[in-house]
Amino acid sequence: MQLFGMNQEGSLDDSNGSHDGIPASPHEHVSGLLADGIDGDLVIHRVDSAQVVYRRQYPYNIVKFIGGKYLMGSVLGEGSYGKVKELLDIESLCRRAVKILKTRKLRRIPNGEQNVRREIQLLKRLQHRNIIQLIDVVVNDEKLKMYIVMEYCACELQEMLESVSEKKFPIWQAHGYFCQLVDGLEYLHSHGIIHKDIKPGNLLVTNDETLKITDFGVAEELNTFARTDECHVSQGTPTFQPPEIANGQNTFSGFKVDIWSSGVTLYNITTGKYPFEGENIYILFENIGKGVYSIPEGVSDLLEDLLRGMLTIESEKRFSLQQIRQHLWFRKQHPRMLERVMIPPRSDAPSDRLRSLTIIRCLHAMHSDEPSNEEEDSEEEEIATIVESRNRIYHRNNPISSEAGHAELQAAQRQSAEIIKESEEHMPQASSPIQNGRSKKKVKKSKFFSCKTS
Ligand SMILES: Nc1ncnc2c1ncn2[C@@H]1O[C@H](COP(=O)(O)OP(=O)(O)OP(=O)(O)O)[C@@H](O)[C@H]1O
Repeated sequence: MQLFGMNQEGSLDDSNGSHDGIPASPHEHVSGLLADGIDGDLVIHRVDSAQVVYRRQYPYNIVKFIGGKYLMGSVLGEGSYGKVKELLDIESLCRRAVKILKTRKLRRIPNGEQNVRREIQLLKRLQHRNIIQLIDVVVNDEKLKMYIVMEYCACELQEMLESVSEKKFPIWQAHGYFCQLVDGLEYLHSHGIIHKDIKPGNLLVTNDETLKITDFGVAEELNTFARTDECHVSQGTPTFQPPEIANGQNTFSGFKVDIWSSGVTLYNITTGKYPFEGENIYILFENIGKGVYSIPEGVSDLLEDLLRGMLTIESEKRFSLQQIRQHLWFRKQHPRMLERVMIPPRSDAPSDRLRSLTIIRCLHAMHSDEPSNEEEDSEEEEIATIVESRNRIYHRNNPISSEAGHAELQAAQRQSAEIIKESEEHMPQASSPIQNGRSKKKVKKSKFFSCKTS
């Protein structure tokens, strides 16, 4: 069968033999009036169907939905398990974040699937203002992807620390975060959950300065009938690990692991330093194991006392959460002497000081003639794609169309217009989910199932 060299987005390849491995094809002269009304002598390049190379054409305006009601925005960050992107819940108009996990990638990470499963199970049960809230889990069986929808946070504490030269917060600000960390930990421990990886990188803040403990990938839930908080495994971040783990003890108190790493976190956010360091993990663990550290100059006596209580080498003598709560530094009202460390703008949008909704950019791209600036993730296939610009690309690349091509073009134009009209109708109405009016023809459908947590 002979074809025009038309690519996946509907554009005709310039098949003079110079592009994308399409070999030179025989030319055929055709005279007469063509479908697009261009008259004259024409050359049609014929390409064998086996030789057609499909490729994506960018930029084009795309809008992605997951689970039928979440509109996907830009990438917020990336962890070892996958990307985290911004979402807009079309029904509630709430801003969300989604962790995108690929089953195949998870299988390559030691304990990857197991950790994710445990994290979801744990998060489902938890509801506290200082613990990240799981909103929804969407699974796409066809694409072997899982979408973990969470409440949206503006920034990680780690990112805020890195945005200032001293790498620390003013005491009053650090105190505010620390008190919230203790509240969150108390809730977790009361539910028999050990986080095991407390550190500034796993503490998120919302725009209203609420701290959220996140990343339960290595957390452990104690057996309901367990009489102690004894644990055997720890996979947390080395710098924040206590001496009992650094020294390779087989069993240790889970609660006290979280107290120690919260102590290292408090040390870090108030001084900009770490109590233990090492050129490699062996030296680091040797230093932690010895438990010898110094308190930097400028730290108040009260704070030093609290830090020493939390960083006590013997876990039995280490402060408990109750002791921390009763400590004078914890209970003190710290004067606001220094300026707050603000949430910095994102590195990919330095002029956007308020970290505004990235979905606006997608919506703008969707409704305007401008091609989207959003770089398409080649690995991340779209769930629903609106190929508005397909028509423009088609026009640009197809000065000559066959009748079939012309019909396809008209269909694509009708389709785009309908989808855009429909989106406009449904978008502002929280009660009218966009998927209700969506026809199967218009949006590439995927097999989803979604399990709500609430
Ligand atoms: N709920 C959220 N709201 C906003 N941004 C988030 C949210 N969760 C994660 N992020 C961003 O996404 C990034 C990646 O998060 P993720 O939890 O996947 O990995 P991580 O904790 O940084 O690393 P790892 O998974 O390797 O321990 C974070 O650094 C953070 O900036």
